[in-house]
Amino acid sequence: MLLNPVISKLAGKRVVLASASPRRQDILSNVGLRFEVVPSWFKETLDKSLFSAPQEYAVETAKQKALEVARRMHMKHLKTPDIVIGADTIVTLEDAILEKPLDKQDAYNMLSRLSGKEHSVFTGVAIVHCKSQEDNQLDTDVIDFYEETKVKFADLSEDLLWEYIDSGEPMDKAGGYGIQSLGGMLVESVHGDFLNVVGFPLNHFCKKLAEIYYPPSKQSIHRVKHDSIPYVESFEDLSDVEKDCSSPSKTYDKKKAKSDSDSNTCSPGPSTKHATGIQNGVEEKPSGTVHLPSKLIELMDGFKASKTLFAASKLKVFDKLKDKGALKAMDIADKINASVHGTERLLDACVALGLLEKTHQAYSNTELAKTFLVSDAEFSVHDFIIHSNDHMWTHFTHLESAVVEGTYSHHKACGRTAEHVHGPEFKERFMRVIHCMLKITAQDIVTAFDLSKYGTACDLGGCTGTLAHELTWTYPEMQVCVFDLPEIIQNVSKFQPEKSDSSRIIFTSGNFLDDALPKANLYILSRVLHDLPEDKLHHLLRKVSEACNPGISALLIAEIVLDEEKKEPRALLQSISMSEGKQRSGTEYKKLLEKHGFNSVQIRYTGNLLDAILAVKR
Ligand SMILES: O=c1[nH]cc([C@@H]2O[C@H](COP(=O)(O)OP(=O)(O)OP(=O)(O)O)[C@@H](O)[C@H]2O)c(=O)[nH]1
Repeated sequence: MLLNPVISKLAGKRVVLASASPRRQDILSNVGLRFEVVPSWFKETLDKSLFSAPQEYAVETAKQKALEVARRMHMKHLKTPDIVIGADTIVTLEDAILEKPLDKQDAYNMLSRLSGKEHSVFTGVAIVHCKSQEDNQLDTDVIDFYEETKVKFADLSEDLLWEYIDSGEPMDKAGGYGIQSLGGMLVESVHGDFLNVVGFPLNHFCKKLAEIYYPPSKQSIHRVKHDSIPYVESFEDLSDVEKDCSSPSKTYDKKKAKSDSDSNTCSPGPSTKHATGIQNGVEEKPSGTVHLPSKLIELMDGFKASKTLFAASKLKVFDKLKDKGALKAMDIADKINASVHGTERLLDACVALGLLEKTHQAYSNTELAKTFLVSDAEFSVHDFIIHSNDHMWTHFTHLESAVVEGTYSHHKACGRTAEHVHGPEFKERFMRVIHCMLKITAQDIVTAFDLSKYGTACDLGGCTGTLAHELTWTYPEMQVCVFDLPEIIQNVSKFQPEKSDSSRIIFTSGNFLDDALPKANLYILSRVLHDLPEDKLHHLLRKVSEACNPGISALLIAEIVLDEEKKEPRALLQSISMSEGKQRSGTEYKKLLEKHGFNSVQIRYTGNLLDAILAVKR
């Protein structure tokens, strides 16, 4: 894609979108940006009277949203992102700032004020570059800007207004309308960037990226067209510029960015992207040919990227590069016993995916590979990847027949018998996968709530004790019992961390479905409930509930919690290959737990592999 170079500058960086807005997520993923979504907890309550112009309020809110996420992620070790993007959209009419309506009446007040008039939509955006310093302080560079689009509403009749409000669409949208959906029917004209109204000024964002990553130099200045996103020719030349300025913090001129932001005016001239025909995500070119949306291309190609990662992991490419500096393809091919030609292709694909770096024809691990892909790294997900390659991959290749026949794809894939599932090889692999998954998520789970008042905990199905270790590190008074099947408990020794005081952890053999539960104030069920069929699920929750004393004990659950609309792809893709159990939304977990007497249920979305639920009997 012509514009891809500027977005691809972010490949290999940990980019976080600090926004819960599904529209912002769509706009950015549609152009191929890879990012994590960590919604900001910043409350949009800045005092508007302190700002001399409404756009300054939007920019400051965007900045605070992004900084809150950067700081929160930094606090949780390992998770400092490279870049956090925050945004805030407001509507202004005369001197008033309109945000999301509080209720239907508020939506009515907003829309009736907008009827028949032109208003402005401002989106403030903050791009925060983060760096963890040696003393573990967080260093941030903020680049912010805003975009203005003018929107004129048709005269709206009362009936139309109420019909629209009753559709429910206005409630989560600035100014009470969604121009991309039903709200488009209220709009007579748009002057400026259409996507800015939807929630994210993509064009201006790309220009900012180009300024950051391709600052004009003597060689390139004549080729960069400043009033548009740089042409692809300019990027070819710019790889030279990059050598002088590999880190964005070196190239970013804070003062210049500030003055740009201050002097920013609305986008030049009336451009009506609305009229260029973006329909159902398919942009019609003037010639009438249709552009295949990048989201679809990504979906069609996604398996190739996964399989590239799997093959490189399976062939231990990242291990061979560990502590070696950069190696040529020929040397790596030799180390992994593979053809030079095939190895070179694999390595180049890994570079494109941000897993490896290539300089002067030699390859080395990126930070991401060093931290997560080298098999003996502290936070390695190598075993998880191998499991995905050797097993999940097979499940998914049987997906269509499993769907047609209504069977479970993993039974279908392996023709599994009980011995197979319970055999030693399966158990050992299962333990490695759970161990590596929990190493990454344990800290987020045990700190999602303040658990310091619980003196004793029992992790039911606690496997290798990863959560138990995190609990004892975090809560110095806590004693933890890890309760699991005998064949698991007898294998846990090889998974214990070297430098750990395990005197407060005991491993106890038992079956949580059949045996009496050890006594504890805090019971933990991590990745258990989603896997159980209904009868066993209720049986287990009944037992835990009976073991919990009202006001004293609690149940901590670690699971993927589906969003209420059940649209979050990661969780849905997980459930599609599942066994008899199912993934649940927050409301479904609440109902389930309330049925078993837990009348206070709190949910924390961690932004990590698993979310946390704390259920208490009052
Ligand atoms: O035509 C449209 N106008 C606006 C929107 C959506 O409105 C919201 C604006 O709210 P805000 O900027 O505060 O963002 P949030 O949704 O609260 O998410 P954050 O987590 O980023 O605070 C935004 O979602 C726009 O997309 C629209 O859809 N159409």
